[in-house]
Amino acid sequence: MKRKKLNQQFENVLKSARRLADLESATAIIVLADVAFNFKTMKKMLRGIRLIVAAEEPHVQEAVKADEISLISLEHEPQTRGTQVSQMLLEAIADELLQSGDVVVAVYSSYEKDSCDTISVIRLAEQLAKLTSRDLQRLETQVPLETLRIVVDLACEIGREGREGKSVGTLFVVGNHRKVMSLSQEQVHDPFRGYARSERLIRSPRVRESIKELAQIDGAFIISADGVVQAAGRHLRASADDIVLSKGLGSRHWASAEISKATDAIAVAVSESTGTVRVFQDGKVVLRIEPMNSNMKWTDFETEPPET
Ligand SMILES: Nc1ncnc2c1ncn2[C@@H]1O[C@H](COP(=O)(O)OP(=O)(O)OP(=O)(O)O)[C@@H](O)[C@H]1O
Repeated sequence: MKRKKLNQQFENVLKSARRLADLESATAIIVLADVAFNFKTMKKMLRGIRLIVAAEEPHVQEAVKADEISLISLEHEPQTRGTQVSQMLLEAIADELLQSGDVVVAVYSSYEKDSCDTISVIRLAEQLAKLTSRDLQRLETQVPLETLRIVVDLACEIGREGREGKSVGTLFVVGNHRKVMSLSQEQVHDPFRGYARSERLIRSPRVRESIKELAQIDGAFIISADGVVQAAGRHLRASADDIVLSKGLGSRHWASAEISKATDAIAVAVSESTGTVRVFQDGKVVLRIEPMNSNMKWTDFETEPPET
């Protein structure tokens, strides 16, 4: 199998990562590889610490397996680097390659195509929830962070808990609600119709409880940027070109991608089959959250990370 040689810069980055891992008592170095490198050489360079490689491309995954290195297979879907990094950490925990109390050194590429140029020290316990929060903060959207957080929390709870022992999938479309309403139609009788604004505020725990109860109905919840349920049970009929989604995602996820491409809204889909929550913006998955056992603890980031 053809391999890309590690260039001098990459070797220097790996050596620095190795030193950093010692200083931080990290349990592993996790490399996000876009290219089939010689992973055996990489392992030799990092001797004394566990190497884990995360890869999205099937041929890179094959190379990692052939070199007998622990592999995290990432979903093949268009997503930001930040989303990929949080995804690889969550999957490493899910596969029991890492534990939530571990410190890891992550190596990935922010700028270079055939190399790695970025090192992060990540304390998993503190960072997992923050990564999610930060990713939400980074979405350049008119939708206030507070509204997004409430919807994402609610979506995660629905994905995790389901209803009466049954898994439940649902869809929220947040922001740009007039346009979203014009690109959708009533699919089932709207249970929120006729209620006063104060009875439709997602800030209210009672309203969130009703949403959980109603999540099983067909169609989408339409939420305005200020956090008011505008309608439920809407069938979205936006269409958009150039959407690429991973295999296995069906009509709910396509509808989410399309409405987020056709409008400035953010779509938040909960998969009925897996409980996974995906956040869509401009036709792409910008955040993916696997169902976890506990609630997320939101923490504000005071500094903005560099753009990826
Ligand atoms: N255009 C749409 N607008 C609103 N809701 C939709 C739309 N298309 C599908 N849905 C909702 O998605 C539900 C399930 O669709 P499907 O199983 O094809 O989705 P999926 O993407 O595979 O998601 P899941 O992982 O939850 O099965 C439908 O019952 C419906 O409630």
